[in-house]
Amino acid sequence: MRLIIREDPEDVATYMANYIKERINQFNPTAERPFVLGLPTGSSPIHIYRKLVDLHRANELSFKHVVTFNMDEYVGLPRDHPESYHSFMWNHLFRHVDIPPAQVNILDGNAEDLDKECRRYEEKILSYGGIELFLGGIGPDGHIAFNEPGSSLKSRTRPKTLAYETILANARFFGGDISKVPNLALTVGVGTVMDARDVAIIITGQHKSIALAKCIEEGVNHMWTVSALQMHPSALIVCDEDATAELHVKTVKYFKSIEKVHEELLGRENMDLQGRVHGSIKRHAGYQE
Ligand SMILES: N[C@@H]1[C@@H](O)[C@H](O)[C@@H](COP(=O)(O)O)O[C@@H]1O
Repeated sequence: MRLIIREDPEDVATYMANYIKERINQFNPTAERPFVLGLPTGSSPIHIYRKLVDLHRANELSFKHVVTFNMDEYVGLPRDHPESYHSFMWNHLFRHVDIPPAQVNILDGNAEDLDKECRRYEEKILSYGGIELFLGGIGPDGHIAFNEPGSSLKSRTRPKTLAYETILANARFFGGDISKVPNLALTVGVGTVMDARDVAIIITGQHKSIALAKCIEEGVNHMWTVSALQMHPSALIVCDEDATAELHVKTVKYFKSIEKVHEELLGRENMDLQGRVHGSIKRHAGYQE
C-alpha cells in the first residue's frame, strides 16, 4: 500500500485529480476498450471533481470513453432529490464533462427489487471486464462506500442499513435533521472494490485520523472496512496532514521517505505529476505496493 501525505485537502485533490487524469490518458481508452472508473460521493471528492472538470475544460482530459460506476445510493430518496447521489454526481461532475449519459452507472435506490438491482449492477461491472480504478473516500468509522463496521470483507453489492454514526455524519446534508437521512442504502461491497485493478482512497480531516491509523497500522478488520486495502495488490491512500494525527511519527516519516525515494528514482522534482510518476515507477522499476 502507498500512503501519500499532502498539506491540506486542496493539495490532496490536486494530487488525486492528476493521478486520475494520468491513469485515464495512459490507458488511452477507446469505444471498444473504455476506461472503467469507480466513483464516490461525499464532501471530500468535491474538490477532485472540480479539478477534473478544470482539466476537461483545459482539453487535458476526456470522459468520452470512460464508463463510471458509482459506489452507492440511498434507498427511497427520489432520484432528483438534491441529496441523492444521482443529483450529486450530475451536479458536481457529469454535466460538466463529455461523458455520454449511457456510460454513467448509479445504483437505483428506488428499484422495486433491490436485490435484483444489486445483482444487475455486479453483472454490468463484470460485462466491462471489471473496474480499472476505484476512487473512494471513507466515513469517520472507516467505512468504504457504505460498508459499515462489521460488513463482510468479501461482500458484494447489496442493500445495507446505515450505522448511526454515518447517519449523524450525513445529517449535515439534510439540514442537520437526522430523521431526514435515509437509513438504508445500496452499496457496492468491500469485495467489489477490492476486485478493481487499482484502488485510490482519499482521507482528509482529523475526524478520520483514527480510521486512517486503523487502516495503516493495525490488522485487517471488518470493524474498519477500509483496512481491507491491506490485501489489495495496488492500493493508494492520499491523505492530508490532519488525517495523520493518530499515526505514529515513524509511520509518517516512513511513507514520506518512500515517496522521496520514488522521486529520486525518477530524477523528478515536481511530484505534482504523481499519476505519471506512479505509472513510471511501476513500468520502469518493477515497483509493487
Ligand atoms: N457513502 C459515502 C462514502 O462513500 C463517503 O466516503 C463518505 C465520506 O464522506 P465525506 O467525504 O463527506 O466525509 O460519505 C458517505 O458515507
